[in-house]
Amino acid sequence: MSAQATHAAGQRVPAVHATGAAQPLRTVDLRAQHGPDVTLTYPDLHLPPGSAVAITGPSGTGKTTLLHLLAGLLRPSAGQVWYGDLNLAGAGESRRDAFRRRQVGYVFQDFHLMPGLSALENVELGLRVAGAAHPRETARAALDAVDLGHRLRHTPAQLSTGERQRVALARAAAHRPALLLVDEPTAHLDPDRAGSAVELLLNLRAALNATLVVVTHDPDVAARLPQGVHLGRTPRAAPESM
Ligand SMILES: Nc1ncnc2c1ncn2[C@@H]1O[C@H](COP(=O)(O)OP(=O)(O)OP(=O)(O)O)[C@@H](O)[C@H]1O
Repeated sequence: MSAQATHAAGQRVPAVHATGAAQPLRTVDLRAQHGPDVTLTYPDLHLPPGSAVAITGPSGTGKTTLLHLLAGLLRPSAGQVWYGDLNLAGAGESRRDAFRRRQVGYVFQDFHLMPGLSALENVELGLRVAGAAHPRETARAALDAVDLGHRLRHTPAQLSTGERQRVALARAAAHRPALLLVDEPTAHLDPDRAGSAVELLLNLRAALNATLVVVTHDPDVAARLPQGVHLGRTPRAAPESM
């Protein structure tokens, strides 16, 4: 797949704390097991810091599971996930927790916002979990960066779908993660809003110099990212240019 987008780096993503130099993300012979019947196997990935890749493939081929593996939310049944010299598959729970809190920004397909909290409180909560020094101010700046400075006090139910997604993105990006993992960013959006959502993702990735991994069914989204990995039913297709 080819990249057509050139990205202007957004300047407004706030600094939280230094997390060290970004590291490459690699997988080796990765497999995941869901119960006795589902074994998912993956092509090896090698994502240098700042790279951006679309994960595509038919339903059920393991795209969301791959994001969970890369985030350290799920342990593989075999193989390794390396972030620099940290092997997530072999790391203890506290090390994986620290990795997730500091290095990972994850945007769930259904956003997973707390319904009783305002936009500001949702982002602030994420920053508190990440151990940020000035969570209120940083959350405000992160919401400004996604053009939601005028919706700080709204709860998720009072926001449009696109706005909810931008709150989720602000929450994922506010602590300046090295990895931005995004599940189906355009699933709930019309084509115009889908284009804006991808633009925002690319701008955030450039501003953070983060590695961006996007799971998508949408060929237009995949075409906007510089690299692509297509997951097929067995045998798996080899990744392009990796
Ligand atoms: N927690 C789980 N328990 C049991 N099976 C699971 C679990 N999570 C996923 N699976 C199964 O693993 C396979 C891959 O699921 P996954 O959600 O990763 O695929 P996907 O490619 O993201 O699918 P979709 O495009 O439909 O979202 C599916 O067969 C799914 O039913």
